Amino acid sequence: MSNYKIVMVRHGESQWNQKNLFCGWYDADLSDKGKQEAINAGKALKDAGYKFDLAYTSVLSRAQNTLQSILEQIGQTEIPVTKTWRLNERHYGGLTGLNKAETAAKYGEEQVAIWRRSFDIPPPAMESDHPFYEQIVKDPRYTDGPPPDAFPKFESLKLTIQRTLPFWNDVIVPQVKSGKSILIAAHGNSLRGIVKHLDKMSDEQIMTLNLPTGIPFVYTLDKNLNPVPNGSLQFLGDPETVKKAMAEVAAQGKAK
Ligand SMILES: O=C(O)[C@H](O)COP(=O)(O)O
Repeated sequence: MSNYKIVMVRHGESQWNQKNLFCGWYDADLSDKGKQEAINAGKALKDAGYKFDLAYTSVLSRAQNTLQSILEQIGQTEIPVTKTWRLNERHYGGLTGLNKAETAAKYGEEQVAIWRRSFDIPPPAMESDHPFYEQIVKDPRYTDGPPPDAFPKFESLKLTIQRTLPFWNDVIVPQVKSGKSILIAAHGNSLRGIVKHLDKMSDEQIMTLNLPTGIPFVYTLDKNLNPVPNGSLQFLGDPETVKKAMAEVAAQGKAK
């Protein structure tokens, strides 16, 4: 029995990443830089010889457009793509649309770090008078879920994992185990949830993980879907570039 490989990638920089705004379930598209990151991700996967049988993404444009660019670069635009809200970015609640640096200046960098990276402390709720509440809650892309009575107003990473992991376990895992080559194009925090699960990271350890935009990473898993030695978070990019990009994500929460 050979090992399984699965490729994951956070979407390219979004227009709200570029403006340093909390984005969550707001449907921001890719910035020009993000579009190029997506193309570069596809080229890196092509150069590394990757081919996929199935792809999974969220219902948000930034992830879907990243996936589309990758599939175009590797010449696989015909493979089945499954789009699910369960791979969405974490819902940033009442922080949605706020500038991260300004929020850090107002509430303190520690509080913003808790909201962004803690395991079970959620951001404030998105109430019905929030500027983006109607646009998000009534978006037809959520017709298939989550159910209206369970539509999130905020998500901690724990709550994000609670809706992402069932999809991972029930839909993706059986395909991996059947030998399918899979690509997931999703978001910083839905992917942090999958990484936490695969690497059995503690609630403290996951606080330190910041995923860069647009750089694919590979997991090599054994028959029980545990990462093999050195099989976790293998980025398709030079280590210095990856390290710098991770630091830039972390720094978004610093007060200017
Ligand atoms: O939703 C957002 O704001 C970003 O895509 C992820 O934000 P974070 O890196 O602050 O969690």
